[in-house]
This record gives sequence, C-alpha cells and structure tokens, in this order.
Amino acid sequence: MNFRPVMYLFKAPLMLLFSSYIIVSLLALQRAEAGIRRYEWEVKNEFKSPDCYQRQVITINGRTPGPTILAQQGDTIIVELKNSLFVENVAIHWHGIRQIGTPWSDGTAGVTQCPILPGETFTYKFVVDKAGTYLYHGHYGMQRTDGLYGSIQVSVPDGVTEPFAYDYDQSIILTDWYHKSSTEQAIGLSSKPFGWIGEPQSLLIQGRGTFNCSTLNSLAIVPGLCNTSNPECSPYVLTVVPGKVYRLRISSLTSLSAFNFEIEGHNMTVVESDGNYVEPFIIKNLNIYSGETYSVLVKADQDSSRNYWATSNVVSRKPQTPTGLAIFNYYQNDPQKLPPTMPTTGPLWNDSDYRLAQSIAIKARQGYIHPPPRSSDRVIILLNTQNQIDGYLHWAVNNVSFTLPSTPYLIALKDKLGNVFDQKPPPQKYDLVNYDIFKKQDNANATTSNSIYKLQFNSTVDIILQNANTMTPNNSETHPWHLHGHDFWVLGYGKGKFDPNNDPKKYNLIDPIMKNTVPVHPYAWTALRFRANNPGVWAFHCHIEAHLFMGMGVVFEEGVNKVGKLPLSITGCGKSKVYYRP
Ligand SMILES: O=C1O[C@H]([C@@H](O)CO)C(O)=C1O
Repeated sequence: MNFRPVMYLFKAPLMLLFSSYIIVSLLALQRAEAGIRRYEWEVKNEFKSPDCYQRQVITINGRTPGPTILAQQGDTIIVELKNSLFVENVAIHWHGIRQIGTPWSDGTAGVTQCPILPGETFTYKFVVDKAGTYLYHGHYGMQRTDGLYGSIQVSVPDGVTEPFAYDYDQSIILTDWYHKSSTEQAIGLSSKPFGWIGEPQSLLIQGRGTFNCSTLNSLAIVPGLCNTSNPECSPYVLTVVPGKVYRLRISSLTSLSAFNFEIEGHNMTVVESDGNYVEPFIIKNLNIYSGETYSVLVKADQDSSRNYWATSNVVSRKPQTPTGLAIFNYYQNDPQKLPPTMPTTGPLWNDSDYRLAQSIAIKARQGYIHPPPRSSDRVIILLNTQNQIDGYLHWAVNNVSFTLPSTPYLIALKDKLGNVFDQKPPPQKYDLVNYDIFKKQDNANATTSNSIYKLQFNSTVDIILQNANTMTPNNSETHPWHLHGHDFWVLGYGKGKFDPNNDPKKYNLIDPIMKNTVPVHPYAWTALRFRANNPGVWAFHCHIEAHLFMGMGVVFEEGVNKVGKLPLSITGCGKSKVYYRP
C-alpha cells in the first residue's frame, strides 16, 4: 500500500498551518512596525510670507506650520530633529502628550532638557497613549511665534469606534502673526523702558492670512516685501462635499490673542477637547484660547452654490487686527470664489460673561467620564499679577516671577547635581484677606525666582488660578494656563475672588472635563485638580508667549526618584556639562 497520499493528506494541513503561521508572524511584524512613526525633521531659518509680508520664520522641512503627525493610539513617535538654525538653540514640546515614562522627551528647554545646539540632531521618542487632538511647538525662548508649530492627530486603536460619526477629519491651527521676530520681541519685553509686542499684524488660519500692504508706512515699503498676490498668503480653503460631516480639529497656538472662531451659516457640535470627549453641545461660534484644541462636527448642509467664510476674531483684548479669513468651499464651486457676504465679526470682544458661559458648558461626555477624587491633599492658590521688578515689567504668580535655571530641573533633581536653583519653595497662596484683586496694585515685594513646587508623589493637588487687575487701572486679562505631563479636571469657574470656605462646595465632581489648557477669565478664578502621578518635572504656565517669557509660570516636581535613567542627549548645559565629563 502506498502511504504517500495519506502522508500528503497530513502534510498539506501542516504546511498550510506553517505558512499561515509565517504570514501571521509577518503581519504581526508589520503591525509592530506600523506602531512606530519615524520622522526626520530639519529646522531652518527661511524667509516666508504667511500673511503676504516677508519676514524670517522658522520652518520644519521647509514648512510653517510643520508637517502634521498622524498616529494611532499606542504608537511610538520618533522625531529626529536636526537644528539647522544659524545661531539659535531649539527644543520642541509635544503639547498634550503626557510623556508617561519619558519625561525627558517633553521638549521644555531648561525644565526637561538642555536646548539643542545649532548643527546638532536630537531624537525625541515617546508614545501617544490617548486618541485625540494635540499640538507641537517650539519651547525655547519665544520661537513658537516664529512659526515653529504643527498638529498631532491621534486616532483610536483598531476595533474601537469614536462615540460620534463623521466623513472627513481635518486639523486647522489658528494663530496670530507678528512682523517682528521673536528675538526682536524678546528684546523689547526685557528692556527698560518696556517695549510691548502690541497687537498682532494679522491672524492666520492654518498658516495663511492677509496683511493689508497699503497700510505700511511709506518709509517701511521695500519693493516686493509685501505682496498680496504672493500665493503663499492666499486664504486657507477647506473644500467640503455637500451633505458630508466634517470633524474639524480646531486648535489655537496664538502668541497673545484669544479668538472666537465661526463658520458662517453653520453650527458646530463640540465633541472633543484636549484629547477628551465632550458631552456634545451646539454652538454658533467657538471661543478658543492659546494651547487649547477642540474637535467640532460641521455638516455641509447649506446652500452649496456658494462659498462661506470661516473667521477668527480677537476677543478679550480690544481688537486692532483684521478678522482672520478662510474659505469654506462647497465642492464644485471655484475655491477662490469669495463668499457674497461680509465676514462674520464675532461677539463683543469684552463680553467676558459670554466666554465664561462657554467655558462652564464644557462637560465630560457621558460614558467617558473619569470621576475626580472627592477631595485633595493639597490646595495651591496662584494669584496672577503684573509687577515691576527693578524697573522691568514682569508677570508673577504669588509675587514670584519665574525664571529658568541654566541646568534643567529634571537633570538637576534626578542626578542630584546640587542646588542649581533657589531651594526656598514658592508661596502656596497669596494674602486672601487683604489683597484687592479689583484694584491696580504695586506688588512692591515681587521677586524673580527659579524655585519650584515639590508635590508628594501620587497625591491629589488642587490649583486655584486667581486673576486680578494688571498694572493698568480697570484692566484684567485672560490667561490660558497649560499643564505639561498631565490632564487635569476642571472643577469650576467663578467670578471675583475665590472663597476657600464656600466655593469648593460648588465644584463639579460629577462630570468635569479633563483638559491640559484652561482659561482664567478677567477678575475671575478657575479651579483644577490633578493627580501628581507622572514621575518627572513639569511646567505649568500661561500659554501667552510673551507672558511666559515675562515670568508667568511655575514648575512642579513629582516622583523624580522614579524616573528611569536619563538619556545623555538631554544633558550638556549648566552643571550637567561638567557632571558628565569623563
Ligand atoms: O504683558 C502685557 O503688557 C502689556 C501692557 O500691560 C503694558 O504695556 C499688555 O497688554 C500685556 O498683556
């Protein structure tokens, strides 16, 4: 009897099993590979005309905004960043990414790393652990203002669906734009007499705006410098197909301005903010502060025979900058065809109640609520003020204006490099009884310091941001505060002075949204809660570029002894350059 066919009968399934094993393994390899997103970026100085006026900007691979990072939850992002700037250092912060286990990749020069020197290549490597809308931008000096920024879009893992449906997904970054470089701005801010940056020259939507060249002072006119027919500054166009739903990931990386964003004739349903699902609410226009991100759903359900305006308008400060314009273009109309209407002008710039109401409306989405701890272990009240220190204008928190040490905190603390910064802890609160937040104050005892708050690892911390009058009578501004390394619960907002005995009773402990950036409104307070459970050193600061530069920030340390071995690549400045010499 010939057994061969029988053998083959056994062999065939075995071979099938084996080959399918190989295919599955190969697929698995591909999956593992697909989980790594590698980028090579070159950061350069170039001339560009984002609003038709040519100035020096900072580009990534020739672009501002830089390339969008598209990733899936759980992916590892590797960015090899070559600093080809002529004379400036650089660092890039991954805004909204918590950097769990990789605090050295947060990209905050002076806090988590030494800045990257010209000619050097630095590798950022981190995991995007939560789906949502995030950003990246320069975090050295005020380089974000020079156009060094972009979007990070993280999608849900395979097999998971979002709690809302849409047909298309698009990131749109809103900014304000200055004709002076960040260095010129920084010189003014740190001079005597003080040179304020002033209001922006134009507002950009996804890196494009239009400056009215005819308003240039005749002395400033250099042929070709301002050219409205330059294609670089043609308005941003979003082409939509009638009947389709668009998820627009609207974010703001302004230097100074708070915005109101609107798409003429179209409602928006807010569904996500800073990487957290929002209980959907419908709005005509969106107030958005620097450092915030929102996903809104927009249905292209209006008259498809015409185009519509998408606009950004300055709110909270008296607008002196023309409306930012983009075109919401219904497919098959000419994308350049201007809408037949006047662009929308937004709400009254000084209607803070309107903005406060929208802040209060934001709640966590049902089914996606992360309830906060019922109580906290520590309450830190941070009074936001303007001050004069030795004749220089600063911003301060509890009368301490923040400065950076030359040795980054993370290296100094983790590797015990000694007292490279002021060891006296900054104040936990201000004089709640006597300080009048409604009056211009001298704040004569204000100082500058690089001291930090040390938080007990795993403790629950409440932060109360208390706004006050500036050094201008009858003036209080809006400050968007951004926390690195964490999302926090937004427990409440209130007008006037925070009352530690009664206001906490009104906190929302049921369905507060978690965010990483939140505004404190004029003459008002905002209460946040977070768990100090991410080993590292984290900045918390006003996201207005000039205000941070003027000292409006603090730093938190938590569980630094639990941080893994620091990569050598983050060292090389301050005391760390001596320490690591063999
Ligand atoms: O920091 C600031 O300085 C100016 C003004 O207060 C002094 O010129 C202003 O509007 C700020 O926000």
